Amino acid sequence: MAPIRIAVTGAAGRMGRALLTAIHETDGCTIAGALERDGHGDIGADAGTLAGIGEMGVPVTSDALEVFAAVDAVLDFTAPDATVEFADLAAQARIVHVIGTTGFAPEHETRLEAASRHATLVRAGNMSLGVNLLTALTKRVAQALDTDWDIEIVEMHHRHKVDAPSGTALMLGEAAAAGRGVTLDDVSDRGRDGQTGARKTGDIGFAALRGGSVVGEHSAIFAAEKERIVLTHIAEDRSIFARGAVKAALWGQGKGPGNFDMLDVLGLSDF
Ligand SMILES: NC(=O)C1=CN([C@@H]2O[C@H](COP(=O)(O)OP(=O)(O)OC[C@H]3O[C@@H](n4cnc5c(N)ncnc54)[C@H](OP(=O)(O)O)[C@@H]3O)[C@@H](O)[C@H]2O)C=CC1
Ligand SMILES: O=C(O)C1=N[C@H](C(=O)O)C[C@H](O)C1
Repeated sequence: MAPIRIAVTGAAGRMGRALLTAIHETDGCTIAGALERDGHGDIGADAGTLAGIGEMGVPVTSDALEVFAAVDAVLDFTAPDATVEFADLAAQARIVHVIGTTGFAPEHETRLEAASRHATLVRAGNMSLGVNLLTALTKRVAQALDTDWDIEIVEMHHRHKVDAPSGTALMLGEAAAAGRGVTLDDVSDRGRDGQTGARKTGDIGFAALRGGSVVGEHSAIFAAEKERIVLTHIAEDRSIFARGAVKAALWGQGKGPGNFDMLDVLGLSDF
């Protein structure tokens, strides 16, 4: 069978390079395109050389239209404004668009929903197996406990991260809210500062730490009188996200248009 042709957007970024490596290391797929925006210093560079895996004969280009027309799937870990444009191209080309980008606003969500009528979108704020299992566990624990247990989501990332709370923290918050049978927007408490007043029963709190080179650490904390449950995931290397994204690209082949997530890919939807 011919290998699945996969392109990477933001190819020179932290995740872009990890994604190129993961495609190269996975049987049944091949690096078929690498994108950066016009004027980027790495346009014309070889994608394999950029990722440190040896020359692949695939130059980095800014011609997204041409790349999307020539591949079966695109792995996209860039920024919300870029991702919605890429989703439109994926819809035109009717291909699989694996979206790892985080920090979307409601207007981005509307654009992605529209694109999913023609593209196969697989989206998750975290593509690692460990975090997706953690979200399933968080939902189950929240389901089992009442509001005597306060829920807090704490995350830490490297100093370059531009959005907060992280996409993963929001996934965990959504899972906890779903477990409790409430809507996250109604109970979410972000960014406490100053005279906040006492914690409201039933709230789900978020705290974001930034510093150094931390790849990603997340805890869902359930705190009651005199006891606490802490569910934690520690990402040690970006390859865990990249491997999940490649798995999603392969899983999405032949699925048809729609909105999917990593729980679908990993078969954890009913866990
Ligand atoms: N879901 C998951 O499992 C994970 C998600 N992420 C998410 O992935 C995203 C990227 O993270 P990371 O790799 O660390 O970030 P980087 O800044 O290292 O890389 C982002 C890349 O995207 C490019 N880019 C940004 N904006 C645009 C645009 N408008 N058009 C074209 N290219 C653009 C950047 O180019 P330029 O330098 O020119 O801006 C850069 O090459 C973040 O949203 C992050 O939260 C990260 C890890 C795991
Ligand atoms: O920006 C990052 O680095 C990461 N972003 C994702 C998020 O927002 O949760 C996933 C991972 O934690 C790394």
